Amino acid sequence: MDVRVGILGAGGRMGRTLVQLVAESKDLALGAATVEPGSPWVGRDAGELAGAGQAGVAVVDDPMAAAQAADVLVDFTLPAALPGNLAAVEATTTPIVIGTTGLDSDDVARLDAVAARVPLVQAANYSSGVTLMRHLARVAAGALGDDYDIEIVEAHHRHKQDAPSGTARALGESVAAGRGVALEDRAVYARHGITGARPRGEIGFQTLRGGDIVGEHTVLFAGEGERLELTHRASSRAVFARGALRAAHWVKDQPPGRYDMEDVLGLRG
Ligand SMILES: NC(=O)C1=CN([C@@H]2O[C@H](COP(=O)(O)OP(=O)(O)OC[C@H]3O[C@@H](n4cnc5c(N)ncnc54)[C@H](O)[C@@H]3O)[C@@H](O)[C@H]2O)C=CC1
Ligand SMILES: O=C(O)C1=N[C@H](C(=O)O)C[C@H](O)C1
Repeated sequence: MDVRVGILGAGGRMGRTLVQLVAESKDLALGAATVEPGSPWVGRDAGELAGAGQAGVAVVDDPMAAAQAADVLVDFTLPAALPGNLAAVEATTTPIVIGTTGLDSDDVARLDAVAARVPLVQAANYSSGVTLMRHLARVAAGALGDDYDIEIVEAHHRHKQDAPSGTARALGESVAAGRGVALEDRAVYARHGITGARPRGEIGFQTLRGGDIVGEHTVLFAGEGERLELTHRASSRAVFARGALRAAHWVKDQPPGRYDMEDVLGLRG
């Protein structure tokens, strides 16, 4: 029997891509689709919203209704929608995959609390390439040490709401872990004017925004006489959507807990 997937944020760039991929899938079926409250799409067909033909599922604006109609939820909305989405899965214990970025410390505390009752995957980037890149960046940071200056450079489309990207922040966590330091003690998010020489140990972030760039990330290790760069370039949102649907398949069979894409791909350990 097909796994019924509920897409939260079905009207967005990622949401529409997810609805299209579910429509093409052999073992997934669309169980539910939500849009923001007040959207003119409420009550209309979710497949039509995504340009994927008729899905036979009416769009709703209530995450609780979606959680009741699905075996697993996939959330690509905006941070303001997270508390309502988490309240719904806490009440129903429906497993959930969360892709929304720009989360703050209160949101992270909410994820941890809900994961005590609900199987939950959260990742800033569902591509296999970035999941592996995080691992490589952690190893490189540990091996190269403080003699190499780390800068994380990311580029995204002009519509993106959060900066730096969730992936850049996650890569920052990876290199900080590799060095055995706390990211919040080393991160520098902007430079302007007479900054002085670069202090040893900084982890710098550079953000570019423009056009239709899907998502690009580089971790730069700059030493004396050489530099190493790890780069990932996404050319299609389908790579994130396929990863999120793989996570959805995986998490529906897991016990309650907080997981990330390394768990889904079996890279842990
Ligand atoms: N983890 C990953 O692999 C990836 C994460 N993202 C993140 O996913 C999020 C969405 O990205 P996009 O689709 O590009 O943005 P978008 O702005 O196109 O889509 C977000 C959608 O959520 C809707 N929304 C807002 N509040 C809602 C609510 N209460 N209920 C239902 N829908 C609601 C908005 O109306 C909008 O249609 C962003 O935070 C982005 O950074 C994006 C791509 C990959
Ligand atoms: O908003 C986006 O588009 C993306 N957001 C994610 C992030 O913030 O890292 C992942 C991807 O790069 C696309």
